[in-house]
Amino acid sequence: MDFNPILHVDHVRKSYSDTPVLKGINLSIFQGEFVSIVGKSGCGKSTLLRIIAGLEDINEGEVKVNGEKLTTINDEARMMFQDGRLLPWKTLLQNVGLGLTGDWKPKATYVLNSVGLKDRAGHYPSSLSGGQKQRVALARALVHEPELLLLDEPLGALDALTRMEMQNLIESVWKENRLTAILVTHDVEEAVLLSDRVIVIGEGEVLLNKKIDLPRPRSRSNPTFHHYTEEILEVIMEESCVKKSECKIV
Ligand SMILES: Nc1ncnc2c1ncn2[C@@H]1O[C@H](COP(=O)(O)OP(=O)(O)OP(=O)(O)O)[C@@H](O)[C@H]1O
Repeated sequence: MDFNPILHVDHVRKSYSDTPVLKGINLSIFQGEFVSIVGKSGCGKSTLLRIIAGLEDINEGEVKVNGEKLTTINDEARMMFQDGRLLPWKTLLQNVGLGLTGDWKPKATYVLNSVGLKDRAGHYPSSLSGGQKQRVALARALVHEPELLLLDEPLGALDALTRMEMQNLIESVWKENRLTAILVTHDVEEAVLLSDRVIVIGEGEVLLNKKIDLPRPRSRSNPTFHHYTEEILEVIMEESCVKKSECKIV
């Protein structure tokens, strides 16, 4: 990891109509980092990720990518969504190869193999399980060799075991490809398992920016792991409990 921020979010404010969602977010993300964004439902996590992807306008502040102000789609980034967003009329190979030009098939095949779907290239998305669909969605992001992988709750709809397999896969592709990754998740354990830093957002601001100082691969049964999840949950809970009438763990 070096010390040039690949991404700098500077005093970003965002409102929908007259309702403020982000009220001055400051964040630097460094090359090679894995950073998770957590917080209660509706706090603006996905909005922030879309802003980083260049898919959303902002009201104030700026986003810089490799020192350059972001004014349009972020070409350095690829996004993976919870629902995979595969095209049902295209084969898995064609889905992965979308947007590639020239002799795209060898590259798409290589990346599809790398996510464990070696013999499924000619199949259609309808024949896949939820976990397999997310493998294709991951391959579709990776094939473009992004500097920045943006993960918007990609494992939220998966069963617990498939989710653990996918967490391992995401960690290994992040490492092997030396990516910078930003993960939006509701799952604080998932955030601690995968991240170098966990950012808690609440009330439109960054409430906590926590470095996770644990060797990889991480074990959920490690007492320090538990300590981190407790500390992060406490910040999310406090914000919910103190400032809102209803207390909800996200
Ligand atoms: N396009 C939009 N138009 C109007 N309001 C929006 C729009 N997108 C998001 N919002 C509102 O902005 C707030 C933040 O939404 P966002 O999806 O970023 O939250 P989130 O933290 O990702 O939520 P969740 O964890 O439930 O997915 C919510 O109140 C939401 O209703």
